[in-house]
Amino acid sequence: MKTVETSNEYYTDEQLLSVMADLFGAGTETSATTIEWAFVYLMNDMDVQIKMRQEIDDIVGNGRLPTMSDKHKLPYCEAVVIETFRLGNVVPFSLPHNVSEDIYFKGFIIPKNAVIMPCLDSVAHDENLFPDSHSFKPDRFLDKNGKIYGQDKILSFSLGRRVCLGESLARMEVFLYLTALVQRFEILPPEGESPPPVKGQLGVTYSPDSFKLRAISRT
Ligand code: HEM
Repeated sequence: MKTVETSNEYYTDEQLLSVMADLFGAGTETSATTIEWAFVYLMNDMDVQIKMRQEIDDIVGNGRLPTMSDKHKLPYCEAVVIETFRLGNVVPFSLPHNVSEDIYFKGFIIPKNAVIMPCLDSVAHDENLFPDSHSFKPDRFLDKNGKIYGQDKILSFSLGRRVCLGESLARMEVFLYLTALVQRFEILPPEGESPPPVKGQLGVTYSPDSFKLRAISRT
């Protein structure tokens, strides 16, 4: 590995490998699981899936894939993605944080060196922010003119100095992946079966129970 001559600071090969492993680990399971949740929601609410596809057909057509420059013209699709981040909330306990000094908060002392695990689900399911919070409702992120609104209320990527480093990449990946699939395929449960339950389990991430789907090509 080449080091920067003018600085005493550099990564060893070992450090570089571990940073790459961190990025790979943090960046694959999270986005993939979010997309799995989107499939579960879209199979459970065909109206949402049809509305999304209609918007893509109207704006992008079927001659090319959606791109990031289409995003501002596809507010309903964007609202579906934001609502998936909120309700899927794949890292509900964020990451453990170490307290660097005693903190006094609402009558409690959180002592130096304590480990805290923020509960991001408490925001995702705050009924004041998101009424009927356990339902999948992309419209909650659209204002009366159909423009995106209120997406800063979701904390699925946490916040502050250690906010998810991959947030913008994840937003891009999930948007492009989902819009491309919905453009090209109808996402349905297996023939004669009901949609999978909107039920998950907490492991490395909060992920849906395993399920099958049919992707019917539209071309
Ligand atoms: C749906 C996708 C994703 C979600 C919901 C998500 C969520 C989170 C959350 C909640 C944290 C903890 C932040 C904290 O400690 O307060 C985090 C940290 C992190 N994420 Fe993501 N993430 C996603 C995708 C990605 C991607 C695509 C990458 C990189 C390619 C990535 C890289 C990281 C890294 C490096 C950290 C640690 C940041 C630090 O400690 O300074 N994440 N993520």
